[in-house]
Amino acid sequence: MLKIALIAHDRKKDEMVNFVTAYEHVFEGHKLYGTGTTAQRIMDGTKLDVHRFMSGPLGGDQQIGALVAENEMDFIIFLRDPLMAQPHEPDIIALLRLCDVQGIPCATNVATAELLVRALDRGDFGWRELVHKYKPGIE
Ligand SMILES: O=C(CO)COP(=O)(O)O
Repeated sequence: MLKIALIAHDRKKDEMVNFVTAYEHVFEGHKLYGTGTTAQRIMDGTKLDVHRFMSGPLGGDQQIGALVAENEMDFIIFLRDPLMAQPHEPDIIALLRLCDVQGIPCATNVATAELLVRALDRGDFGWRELVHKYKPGIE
């Protein structure tokens, strides 16, 4: 069971809910986290349970970033809106930077997300189980 973060900007939320619905059978085997509004939308639209952090502009990206910094988060789907400025742009950049620091798979569009979720379903994320096995973690 991996830890997966799901984040979507407002104009990408419908796409996120549709995507998670399509792959609900894959996501249900994992522990899900999300920024406040995205997590709520996914819970309203599916049977999945998603741990809700703060909304993105209020610090949710940073809360998820903290788990990435600890090498606790295994996979991130972050459907950013590339055509609209966000008040918390520095938080968004910081989260993506931390994914690169730790080498965490992070999909920022649904085409990449689909490839990675299919890889997850095939068992290609087994190396993350090893990371957790050899690293004392937090719950
Ligand atoms: O702003 C976000 C990510 O940067 C998403 O936050 P919400 O899911 O609360 O809308």
